[in-house]
Amino acid sequence: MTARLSLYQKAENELYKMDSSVKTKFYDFCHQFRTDPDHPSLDLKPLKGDGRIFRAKIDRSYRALLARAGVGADGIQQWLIVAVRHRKDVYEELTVAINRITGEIEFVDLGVVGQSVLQRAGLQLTPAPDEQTVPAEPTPAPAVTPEPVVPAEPLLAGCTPEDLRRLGVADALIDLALTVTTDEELDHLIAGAPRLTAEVLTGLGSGMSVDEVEREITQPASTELEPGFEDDMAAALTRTAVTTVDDDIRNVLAEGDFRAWKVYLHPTQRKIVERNYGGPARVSGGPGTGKTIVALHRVARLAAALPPGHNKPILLTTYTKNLTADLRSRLTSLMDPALLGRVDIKHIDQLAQSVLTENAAPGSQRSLIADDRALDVLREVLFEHDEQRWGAEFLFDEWEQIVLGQSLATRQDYFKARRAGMGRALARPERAAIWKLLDQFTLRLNGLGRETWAQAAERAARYEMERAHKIKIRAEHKADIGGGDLVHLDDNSSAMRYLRHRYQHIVVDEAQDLSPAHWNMLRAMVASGEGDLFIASDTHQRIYDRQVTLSTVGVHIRGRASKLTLSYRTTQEILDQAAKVVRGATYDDLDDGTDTLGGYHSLLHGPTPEYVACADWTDEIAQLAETLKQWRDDIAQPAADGTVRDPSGTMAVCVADGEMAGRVATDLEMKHGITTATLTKDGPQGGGEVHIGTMHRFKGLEYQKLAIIGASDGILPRTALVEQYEKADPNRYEREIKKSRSQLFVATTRARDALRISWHGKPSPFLPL
Ligand SMILES: Nc1ncnc2c1ncn2[C@@H]1O[C@H](COP(=O)(O)OP(=O)(O)OP(=O)(O)O)[C@@H](O)[C@H]1O
Repeated sequence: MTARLSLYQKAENELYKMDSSVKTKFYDFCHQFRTDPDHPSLDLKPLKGDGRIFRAKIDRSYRALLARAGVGADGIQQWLIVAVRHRKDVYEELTVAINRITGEIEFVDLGVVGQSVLQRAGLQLTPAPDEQTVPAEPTPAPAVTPEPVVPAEPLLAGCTPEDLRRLGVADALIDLALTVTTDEELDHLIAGAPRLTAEVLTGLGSGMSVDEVEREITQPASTELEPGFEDDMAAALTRTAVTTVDDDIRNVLAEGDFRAWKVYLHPTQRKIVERNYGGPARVSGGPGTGKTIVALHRVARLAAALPPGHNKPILLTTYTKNLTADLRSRLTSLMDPALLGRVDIKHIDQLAQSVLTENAAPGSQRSLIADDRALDVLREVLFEHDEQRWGAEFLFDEWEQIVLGQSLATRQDYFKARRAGMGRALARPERAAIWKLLDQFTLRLNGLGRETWAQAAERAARYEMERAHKIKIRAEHKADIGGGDLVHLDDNSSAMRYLRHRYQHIVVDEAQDLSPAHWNMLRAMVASGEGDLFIASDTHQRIYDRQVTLSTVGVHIRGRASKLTLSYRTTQEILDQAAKVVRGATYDDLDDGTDTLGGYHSLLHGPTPEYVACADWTDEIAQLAETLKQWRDDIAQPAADGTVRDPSGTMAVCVADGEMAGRVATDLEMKHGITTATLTKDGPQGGGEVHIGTMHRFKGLEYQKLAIIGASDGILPRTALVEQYEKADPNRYEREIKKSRSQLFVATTRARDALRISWHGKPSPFLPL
């Protein structure tokens, strides 16, 4: 090998879309270039404009544009392919530069900026001389009397060139950005711009102030750079998201878009993954900003830093079973199998169960009971005691949120407990009576050999906290005796001798749904200190009624919180609508602070979400079926290179409850011949092309096209459930409304490029109509 080749991310994305015959020639080109960049068949030549850009021939029609990126430590020259273009699209107005904020290599091609903006800025593109068979002649303008031109106000009139420079916009685009007068022109400019420029301009274009953009976008992406960094291409290459071109390039391109998240971390994401944290850290951000991706890369990084071994010192956990399966499959494609073996992947209840199994005396395991069944048991107890002061729902909530939520073991503890956010105050005699009733209730469950999930979590937490306590005592004792062996410690059983924290690192995804008991358990499973807990969460997506203040369960984040604001999943059009669903409500940051969607934006664009009012259920299903068929045809359209995509699993229908999911599936299959698969806790069941599920099941997932149906008033929120609280328990009422809003928010943000929401009767008050 005489040259090392890398591929710029934008160039790789362009290649994904090219005809397979061009891709094949590109593989051959790479092989030839790495062997001998000066081989005559490549015809490597510098282009006129920026002296650092060269062009080389891939075949008669296609050209690779390359930048020289210095010489590696091993003396091999390094080249970066910045673009692959048809020869008639190669112009001289190309630049490569090193961004003053991120230190990355950036490629700017004015050829993709858009004619109107270039004209206004007085710029004309110069075709590269070798590439034009016929000299490019300006097309004669039709002879019409020109309309008087009214100069339009530039879109970014409030910004100066110095502002844009400070925010990190590429120099070559600063003046052009300031001449843009319409959203279309701005979108065009953004589509061709390097990453930071695109984000900054999107932020400014969506109305953020210069200061907001600086705080939310520029600062998180900034890197410390040495003086003279502008000329050190070799160092800049190490900071740039590129793919090294080797013999695997064929597989790389075959994997297409699906590999992007594994390779290219956004600079803000990368920083969060790579930072060394002295204690618990948290990443927040709106849907689709890559929190899960960051969590997965964080696991991979922690695993790579472990000494060799066979145990599993890292735990990756989340709330639901189907998401756990999804995390496992994504981590499998990201990590080396040997390192993957060091990661324990379990959902939180599974983890609690394994603790209980380990601690249970033989035959004493209790089986789990669903909450609605447990509520029936509580109703029986209340009936038997002829108790009418409090309803079963209220007492069940009190038990889950306060008694189990705060791990209250005695009546005295309950007398002293804080009940913030629980609505009406309870005097001491009332608490005494409630404690007695709840005691009867848990005895009854116990007698049946049953326990709820929340109870199991709380019991598991207690076992783990006891274990952590023993570890602490032992460590203190060891310190007291000067670090010597503990042979003379009273309890020197083998269990005690090998007692240590279960994990070295714990990574939690969808952390907003965990209960205080879950947090107590996790906190006790890992020693406090460097890299102990890494948490990904978005409280706008909290869809189970769980509330926690992390600092009260020993998880202190202060100074280690970061935020992601760029959505990789959803278009700006969908995101605008989704944000309106949760607008006006206040969201916590898992602590005493608040979280907002400030700065949340997307560089992707697509159709505006569709809202469809229907006459009745039959009409709603019939219209849905039409849309699904249309979507199927759109997805299955052959691409430019003749490949045809299978629409299976790319479209989904989301509904409010399981019963409705069943009805939709039956109606689509029986009346409209559309095959379906139902989302269950074990993932999609049935091999049909359209996935159907409740809003809860869609958490963490994404689909190219998504329909939400039955979005009627009375269903979102469910009147039958919430109206009982409206007067009796206003706090609970507020919580239920917020939960319902979050469900719709989660559902709307699962769509990648098309979202359609329908209803019959009155529309849900949460819809931003
Ligand atoms: N750096 C990246 N490069 C390419 N794609 C990315 C990147 N980061 C995230 N994505 C893609 O964006 C989508 C959303 O990512 P992810 O699921 O991690 O977001 P999230 O913040 O966890 O979303 P949610 O909160 O809605 O579950 C995924 O398709 C993922 O592959």
